Amino acid sequence: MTTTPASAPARTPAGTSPHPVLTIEDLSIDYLVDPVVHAVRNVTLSLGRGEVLGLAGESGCGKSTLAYGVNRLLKPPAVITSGRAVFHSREGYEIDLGALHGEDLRAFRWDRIAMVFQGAMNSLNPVISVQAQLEDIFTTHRPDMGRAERVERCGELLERVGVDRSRLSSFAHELSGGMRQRVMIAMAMALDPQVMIMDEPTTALDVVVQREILREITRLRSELGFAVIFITHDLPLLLEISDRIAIMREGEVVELADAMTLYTRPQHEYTKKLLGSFPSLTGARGGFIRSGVDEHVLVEAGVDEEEAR
Ligand SMILES: Nc1ncnc2c1ncn2[C@@H]1O[C@H](COP(=O)(O)OP(=O)(O)OP(=O)(O)O)[C@@H](O)[C@H]1O
Repeated sequence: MTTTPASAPARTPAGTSPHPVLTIEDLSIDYLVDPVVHAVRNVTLSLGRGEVLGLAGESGCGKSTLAYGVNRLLKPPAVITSGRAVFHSREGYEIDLGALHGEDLRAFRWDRIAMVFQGAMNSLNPVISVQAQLEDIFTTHRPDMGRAERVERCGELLERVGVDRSRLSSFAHELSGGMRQRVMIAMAMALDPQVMIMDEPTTALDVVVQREILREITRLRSELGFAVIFITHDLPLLLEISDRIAIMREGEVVELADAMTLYTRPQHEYTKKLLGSFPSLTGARGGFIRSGVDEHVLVEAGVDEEEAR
């Protein structure tokens, strides 16, 4: 895997974005079991418009709970014990996600913030064609759209994610895992959301397919301008695709920095440990240096190449 850290589009203090599309303020989430699990603890971060924010940390550190909390998808015994998430619209108004209910919340989820889950490819309905599932989104959320336009949009969506539109008539079992995941991404993009939350969207796929899909996501992000919160325990992958990376540990964000800074100048012991757990990043003459960053980049970042190795 080639690993080249993305460069952050704007240089601002690590926790903030000049033009946020989403801000998370002091968010805490508990699971009310015995003993209580403090899954997310006082998390504050913002997602810039069009930014890819990586969220990394070992299994159980609270990444999914945070994502579910932001998108109001938590179920008991989970409770939000403090804080809030605020969406900033293109038009300049703010929506407190905690204040949305019922139909407003459902509409918001597809329209503004879409989510692609871990293993989402298995959540396609097996007895309905891809076209029917895509059309369903438009029928529900864009009731004024005529049938011809709906069908055209479905074809466009598939092509956008690199699937031939002839696949519209396919059923889930007729598609490869990679194709199914692409269809799920197409569904998430259907209503042109401004934020995509992707929770391990490619983990179940083989490395080659994973890379293709990631390339597709970054291309689409540049084309369409949505922001992405990308969740994974795969730090090398995040270094490659993210503008900034937040490191979570035991429910807290312990470090948040742009990708290059996080790689070259990790501050927190846990980040260093995490970086150290990927031999391709830190091993002798690691793949990272070989394949991605040339010396100039390291020099610009103020890093001794030997030190980086
Ligand atoms: N329904 C639940 N009831 C009780 N505890 C839960 C529940 N769901 C998650 N937890 C706990 O909350 C903590 C955070 O879990 P979460 O799934 O958010 O972590 P994660 O970082 O996304 O992990 P993974 O990478 O394995 O998906 C863990 O300690 C987990 O055991």
